[in-house]
Amino acid sequence: MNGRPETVGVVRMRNRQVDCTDELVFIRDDQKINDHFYDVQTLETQLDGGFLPSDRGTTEVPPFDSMITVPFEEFKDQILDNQSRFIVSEEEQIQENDLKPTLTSLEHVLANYNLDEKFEDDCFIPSPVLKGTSNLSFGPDLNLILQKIGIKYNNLLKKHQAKNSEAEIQHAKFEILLNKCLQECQPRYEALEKKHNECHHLIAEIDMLRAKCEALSNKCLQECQPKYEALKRILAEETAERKRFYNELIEVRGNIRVFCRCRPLSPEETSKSYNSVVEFDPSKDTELQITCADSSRKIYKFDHVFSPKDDQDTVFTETLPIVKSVMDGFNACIFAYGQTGTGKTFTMEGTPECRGVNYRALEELFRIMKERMALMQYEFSFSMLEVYNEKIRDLLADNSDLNAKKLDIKQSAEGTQEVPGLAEVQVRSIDEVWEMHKSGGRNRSVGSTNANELSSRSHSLVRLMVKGENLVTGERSKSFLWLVDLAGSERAGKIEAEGERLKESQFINKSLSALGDVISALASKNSHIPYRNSKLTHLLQSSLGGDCKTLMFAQISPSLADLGETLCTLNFASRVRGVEHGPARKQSDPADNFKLKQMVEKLRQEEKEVSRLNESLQMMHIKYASRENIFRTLQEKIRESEQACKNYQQKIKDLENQLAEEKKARTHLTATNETSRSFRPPCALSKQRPPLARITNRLPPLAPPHKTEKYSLKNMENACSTINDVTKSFKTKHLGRARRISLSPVVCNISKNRRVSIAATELETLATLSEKHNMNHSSVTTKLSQLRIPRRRSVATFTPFQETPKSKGKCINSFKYPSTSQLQTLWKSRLPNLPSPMQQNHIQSRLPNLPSPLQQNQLFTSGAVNSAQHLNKLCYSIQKRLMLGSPAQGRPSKILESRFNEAALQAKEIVGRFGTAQRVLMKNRRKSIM
Ligand SMILES: Nc1ncnc2c1ncn2[C@@H]1O[C@H](COP(=O)(O)OP(=O)(O)OP(=O)(O)O)[C@@H](O)[C@H]1O
Repeated sequence: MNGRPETVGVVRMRNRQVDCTDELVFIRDDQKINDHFYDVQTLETQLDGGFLPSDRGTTEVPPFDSMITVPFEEFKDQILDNQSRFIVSEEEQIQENDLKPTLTSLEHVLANYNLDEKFEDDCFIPSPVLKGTSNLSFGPDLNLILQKIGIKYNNLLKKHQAKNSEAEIQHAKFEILLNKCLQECQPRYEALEKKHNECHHLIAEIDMLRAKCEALSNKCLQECQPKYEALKRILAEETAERKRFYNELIEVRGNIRVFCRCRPLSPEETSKSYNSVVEFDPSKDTELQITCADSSRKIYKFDHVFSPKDDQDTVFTETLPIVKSVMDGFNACIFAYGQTGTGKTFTMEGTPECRGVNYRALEELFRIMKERMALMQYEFSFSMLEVYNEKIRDLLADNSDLNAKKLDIKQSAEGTQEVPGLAEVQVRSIDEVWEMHKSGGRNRSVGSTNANELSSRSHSLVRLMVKGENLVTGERSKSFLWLVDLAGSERAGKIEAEGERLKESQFINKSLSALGDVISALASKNSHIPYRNSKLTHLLQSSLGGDCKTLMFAQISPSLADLGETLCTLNFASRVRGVEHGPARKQSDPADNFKLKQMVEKLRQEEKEVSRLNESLQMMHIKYASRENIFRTLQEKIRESEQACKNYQQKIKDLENQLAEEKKARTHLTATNETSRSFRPPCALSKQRPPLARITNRLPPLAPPHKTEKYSLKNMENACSTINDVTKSFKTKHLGRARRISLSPVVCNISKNRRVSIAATELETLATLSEKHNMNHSSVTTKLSQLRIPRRRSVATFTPFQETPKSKGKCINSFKYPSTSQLQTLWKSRLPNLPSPMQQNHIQSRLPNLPSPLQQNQLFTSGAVNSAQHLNKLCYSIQKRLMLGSPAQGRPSKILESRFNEAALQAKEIVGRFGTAQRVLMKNRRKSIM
C-alpha cells in the first residue's frame, strides 16, 4: 500500500478522476503550488473550520504538506469542481516518508490545538481521522501520535465524563436546592397568590366603583347641566344688567369727564419760595380755588379734583369705571393735558414705585379678563405711537429705518380712524404689555427744557384693542382704549426754546390749539368740528366727539410762577367739561355688524312677506264672510224646506186619518149593501185582485170635491211632466177596446203598447170618452174646465221617476227606488241656481240615504215585500184620497154626477168599487177606467 491508509480509503486524483471509497479525501499536489494553495484556501474557507490549522493557507506552506483531509461526501461537489487543480500522477504513491512531514504537522496541530478548550466550548467530537485510529496502520510515529491522541482523547473523555458526573451532581444539588427553595417559597407564593387574588377583587371593586362614579357623575351632569345652563344664563343676564347700570352711571356722570390734578411744589419751587396759588377744600373734592395775582379768587369745578396729597391709587380709583367700560365694549380715551412739567407723564405712566394710569389700567383689564374667563373670551392687541412735529411715528417699530413707510390716518368703513401699517402686537399678560410699553417709551421723543429736564416733546398715544366674545350668547365686541400723554403746552419764551426745541414747541402748541378749537366747536355745538386741523385731533376724533367715554386730566402746577398757564389749563378744562357728549355707544365687531345688517335685511323681507300674508288673510276673511252669508242663506232655505216637508208629513197624517174614517164609513155602507159587501177591489197587486165576476156594479157614494186647493202645481213640479205626459198620451192615443185597469198607487210607466195601469183622473177619463164618443172639443173643454186640477196634481205626487229601459214592463215588485243621481238631478232642477259646489255638497248631504240596488232587491224579495205592499197600500190610499176626497164629507161631486148623467157614461156599467174608486165596464166593450 506504500504507506497509504487503505482502510480509511484514499481518494486519489488520477487522471482527473475521483476515486472515492470513504469519506476521507487525501489530496496531494506537489506540482502546482499556487493552484494548490489557492484550492486549499478555497477549501479551507468552504470547510469552515475543518482540520486544517489556522496557519495553513499561507504561501509558506511547502508543497508536500499540502495534504488535506475532507469528508468527501460533504464536499464532493467542491472537490469535483476543483479536481482539475489537483493534478496527481497515476504512478505516484504516498510514501511513508512523505507522510512524515504530515505527521509532524498533525502533531503540531494536536499540540497547538487546545482540545480542552474545544471540548468545553464546542463539545468536541473526535474527527473521522481519529475515529479509525485503532485500525489505522500508520508508521510508528504516526501510531505513536495516534496513541497519544487516543490517550489524550481518553483523558479528555474521562474528564468529560467526570465533568458530566460533576454536572449531574451539580444538577442534583441544584434540584435539591430548587426543591428547598420551592418548599420555602411555596407559602410565600401562595400568600402572594392570595394577595394577588385580593388585588384582583379590589381591582374589580375599584372598576365597579369607578363605573358607579361615572354613572353618578353622568347623572349629576345631566341633572346639573340644565341648572348650570340656567345659572349661566342668569349670570349673563346679570352681567348685561350690571353693564347697563354701570354705563348708565357713567352716562349720568357724563361721557366727558374732567379731573383736575395739581402736583406738589417741586423742591426747586420751594427753594425759590414760590407760594401755592391753588387751594383745596377737603370737603369738596370737585372744587378748587385759584388765588390770582390781584388776590381775586377763582373757583373751578370739575368732576374730581386731586390735590398734591392724592396719590396714584386715589387717582386710579376714580379712573377705574371708564377703564372697566372698555371690557364691556365701549371705547374709552384717557388723556392728560397741561403745562410742561405739571405731571402729565407722572399721572399717565408714573414711576416704577408709583405706577400711573397706564399700567394700572392695563393691569385691571387683564384682571377682568381672568375674572370673566368662564363667560367671556378676550383678545388684546397693543399699539403705541407718537405724534411728533405733526408726524405719526410707530413706537413699536424700528424707527432707525429711514425708508420706513410714512404713517397716516385713514377712516375705516366703520367710521373710526385707523393708522394703516401701525404695529399691533397681541399681548397676553401685563408683563408682556408693560415690556412693550417700556420699549415704546424708550423710542419716544423727549428732550430737556428749562421747565422739565425730561420733557415730552411729542404726544404719546397708547392704544389697546380689546376683542371680546361672550361664550354664552356668542356676542362679540371690539373696543379701544386710548391712553394719551400729551406734550406740554408751553411758552416758547418762558422755556427759552430755540432751534429744534422751538420748532417742537410750535408744533406742540399748534396741535394743542387745534385740540382747543375742537373742544370749543364741540362745546358750542358747531356743525363743523375741525378734527383734521392736526394729527392729534384727527386721531382722537372718535374719542372726543364720537361714541366714546372720555376722561381728561387737567394737570396744573400750584406755583405762583405758573399761574398764567394754570389759568389757561383750567379754562380749557372747563370748556372741555362743558362739551355735551352724547351717550356712548357699545361697539360691536364689524363682522357682527355685517351679520346684523343681513338680519335687518332679512327682517325687512319677512315683514314684507307678513304684510302680504296679512292682506291675503284679510281677503280670505272677506271671502269667508261672504261665503258664510251664502251658507246661512242656504241653511235658511233648507230649514224652510224642512218645515215644508214637515207640513207635508202632517198633511199626510191628516189624510191617513181621514182615510181611516172613510174606511169606517165604507164598512157602514157595505153593511147595507149585500153585493158590495162581497166586493173587494184590488189593493195593489193584480194577483191579489178578486175575480171579475165578484165585482159588483155598485157605485160607492162619491166623495165631495177636495179642499186641498193649496197643493198647487207650482209646489208639485215633481209630477208635472208625468201628468202632462200621461194626459197627452191619453189625448193623443186611441185607447182601443176597454181593458182591465189595475189600481196601483205607483204608476210605473204608462206604456203605449202594454197594459196601462194608471191612477185615472177625470181628465183622462173625459179625454178618453171624448175620443171614444166623438165628443166635440168644446164640450170636452167645458168638462175639463170644471175639473179640479189640484187633485190630479196630488195624484201626480206619487208618480214614480222615469222608468229605466231595464225596468220597463216589470211588475210592482220590481219597483226600484230612484237612484241618488236621479234625486240629485231632481234637486238640481228644483234649485237651478245653486251658488257654488259647496252649497250643492251641503244639499247633497241632506239627501236621503237611499238603499243600494242590492239592498233594494233584498227589500223586495224578502220579508220586506210586505212592507212594500203596505207602503203601496198607503200610497194608494193617499192617492185615492187626494183624487176623490173624503167620503166622510158625504157630498157627492156634482161634476161626477153630471158626468154620470151623460149618455156616454150611461153606456157603461159599474162593475165594482172600492171606497170611492170605481170599476166600470162598458156595456158593449169591457174597459176599466177610474
Ligand atoms: N403728583 C405728583 N407727585 C409727585 N411728583 C410729581 C407729581 N406730578 C409730577 N411730579 C413730578 O414732576 C416732575 C415733572 O413731571 P412730568 O414729567 O410728569 O411732567 P410732564 O407734564 O409730563 O412734563 P412734559 O410735558 O414736559 O413731559 C416729575 O419729576 C414728576 O416726578
